[in-house]
Amino acid sequence: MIRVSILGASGYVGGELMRLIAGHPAMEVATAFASSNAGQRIASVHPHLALAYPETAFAAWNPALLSHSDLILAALPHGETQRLADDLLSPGVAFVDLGADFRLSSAAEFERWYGERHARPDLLDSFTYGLPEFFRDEIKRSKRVAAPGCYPTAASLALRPLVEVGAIEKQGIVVDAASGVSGAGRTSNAGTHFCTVDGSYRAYGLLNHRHTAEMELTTGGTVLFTPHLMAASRGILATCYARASGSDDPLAILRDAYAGEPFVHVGDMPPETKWANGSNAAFLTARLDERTGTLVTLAAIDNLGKGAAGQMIQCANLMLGLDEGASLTTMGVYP
Ligand SMILES: NC(=O)C1=CN([C@@H]2O[C@H](COP(=O)(O)OP(=O)(O)OC[C@H]3O[C@@H](n4cnc5c(N)ncnc54)[C@H](OP(=O)(O)O)[C@@H]3O)[C@@H](O)[C@H]2O)C=CC1
Ligand SMILES: CC(=O)N[C@@H](CCC(=O)OP(=O)(O)O)C(=O)O
Repeated sequence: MIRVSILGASGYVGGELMRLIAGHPAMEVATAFASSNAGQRIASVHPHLALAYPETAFAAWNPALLSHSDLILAALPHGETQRLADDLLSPGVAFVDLGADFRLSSAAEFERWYGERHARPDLLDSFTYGLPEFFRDEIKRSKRVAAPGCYPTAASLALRPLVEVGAIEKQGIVVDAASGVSGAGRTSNAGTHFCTVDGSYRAYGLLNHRHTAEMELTTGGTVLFTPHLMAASRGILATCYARASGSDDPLAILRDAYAGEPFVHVGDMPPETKWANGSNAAFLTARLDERTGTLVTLAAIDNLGKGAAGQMIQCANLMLGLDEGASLTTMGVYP
């Protein structure tokens, strides 16, 4: 069995990682690290995992415990993996990071969007961007993967094939995306309080949300991104608009691009977030509006699935030469 250490195991992504690993035929949890929850029983923080982890407790950070690992998965707040890099990046041990620390191509880009200096620019080049649909071969060859989070995954899946064939103009792409509240993590604040979110719908991060950088990276263009918070626990729906370059049928382009992809479904119907909940699936559609010369392309994913833990496991499966879909499902829990 592949022994997996998880950093940030007490968070929402950490819980989803532990759920997926409990059902994985070739992986088991070696150490589940937490911060304020260190010492607590896993089942007390993640009661839905009580049958899978009845006795184990979260460990406090101790790099010596990593010596029991074949794979390290980090789901920590941004900035933490840079700080811990020397302990986390031992040669020979596969490492998948979900924070943004190693996703961008340069320290300058990181500083621009995250407003802080990058502590380990020397390591940026050693990471592969963990979106298997576009970088599968590189991920297979890599020991270090920086997996994209929820908004960039949804937008990139919807847009990149259309950019690649020249069906849309790269400049001035618009992405409107809505996220379930779990996208903000487990620690609640006034902005994610039930009374704030319930029955409401709001935009945030106007003009400067940090995920813009990754959308520009994967499309090679300029992107105006506006995230929204929807009153649901899970899910991301990205609705993306771009000027059409010609009269190509975007649905045919997406179908062609994702033919054979195990986790991407391209269909006629406008996708709903609920279709993807609990799964690693992405549901896409697209239209050309000849009247306005605009192409609209949509993707729905589970922010904790294909947008986080599912993506990390898919990458780890590839890195370790396992079945890419091991422990992952293509079917959402519905309704
Ligand atoms: N939620 C989502 O949908 C997505 C999240 N992400 C990214 O994944 C990461 C984790 O997100 P999420 O699970 O939602 O966050 P949570 O807030 O739910 O969990 C954060 C985790 O990190 C631990 N932690 C907090 N501070 C520290 C620290 N200083 N050192 C070590 N551990 C620490 C927490 O431990 P404890 O609780 O014990 O204090 C907890 O286990 C973030 O970078 C987030 O941006 C990416 C894609 C989607
Ligand atoms: C609803 C909500 O607050 N979502 C978070 C996105 C979380 C995430 O995916 O973060 P990374 O991909 O950067 O790790 C946000 O907008 O910041």
